[in-house]
Amino acid sequence: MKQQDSIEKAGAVLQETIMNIKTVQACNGETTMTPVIDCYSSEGKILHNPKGKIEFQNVHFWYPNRAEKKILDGASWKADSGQTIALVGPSGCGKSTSIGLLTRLYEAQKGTVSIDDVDVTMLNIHALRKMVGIVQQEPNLFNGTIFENVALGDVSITEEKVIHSCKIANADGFVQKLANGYNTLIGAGGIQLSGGEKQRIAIARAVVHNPPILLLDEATSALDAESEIMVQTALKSASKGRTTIVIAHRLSTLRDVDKIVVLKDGMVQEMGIVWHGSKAPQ
Ligand SMILES: Nc1ncnc2c1ncn2[C@@H]1O[C@H](COP(=O)(O)OP(=O)(O)OP(=O)(O)O)[C@@H](O)[C@H]1O
Repeated sequence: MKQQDSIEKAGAVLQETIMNIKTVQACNGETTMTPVIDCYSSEGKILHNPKGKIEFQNVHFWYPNRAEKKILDGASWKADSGQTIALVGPSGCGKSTSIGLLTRLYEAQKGTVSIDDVDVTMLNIHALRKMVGIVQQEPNLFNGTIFENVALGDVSITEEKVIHSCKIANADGFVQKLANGYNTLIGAGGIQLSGGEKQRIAIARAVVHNPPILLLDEATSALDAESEIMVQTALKSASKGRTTIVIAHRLSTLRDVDKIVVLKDGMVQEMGIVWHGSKAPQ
């Protein structure tokens, strides 16, 4: 695969991502444009050596095309650096929207969303997105090699880094067994791979920049039980040393979290610390 092809494909994926940011499907089926955030802006603060502490303080948010419905209505919660937090609550309570606010797909009308005590709206958007690795239900893979799908055309990503992140994602084993290893073409949408393999490539992509924050939005929801176990193992190692926000419906996904935040009616209804030890915390 020529480098030019690789860059073009990565460009197509980036373009699609930018369109996802700019275009929002309204719930009434119409497509509306959100206020556009310039993804290439050099403005804003860059955090050096970010720790990944996350805090939502009295956050109010509604979609401008649906102002009558407050999605978040004074939500406050925080995740300390390195903690794993589960965001749970009924369908439509604003879990994915919260992730969108953290990555600045949207901006809160009131209240603050911060990373390391800096309001995300003050951060350089490009640096912010690099601080956050995201794994979603449907991995967004393209018809390129495994290497290209993990590195996404970033020339600073070496083969060594790709292999390292595939090891973290429990993917190196199956990749090494493919005829052309990391140079294997995976077909449109990763059609040559199983659901669990695709998701492990998506995890490798999410950690390749070694981000301090990992967001898992229904990352195992579409998998069968066997693949789920393998992907869970991958996610556990990927979340080591990172602040991780998990959105999931399955209880099995919540086993390893440190704290559960329950969202309802736009607010945090309950918050619980999960105790993993043999002795109750004092
Ligand atoms: N772009 C949008 N414009 C208008 N309303 C939206 C938009 N995106 C989401 N919504 C609405 O905002 C509410 C919260 O959506 P969100 O996806 O954050 O919920 P969720 O808790 O993640 O739900 P689920 O568990 O079903 O994934 C829903 O009522 C949804 O219909």
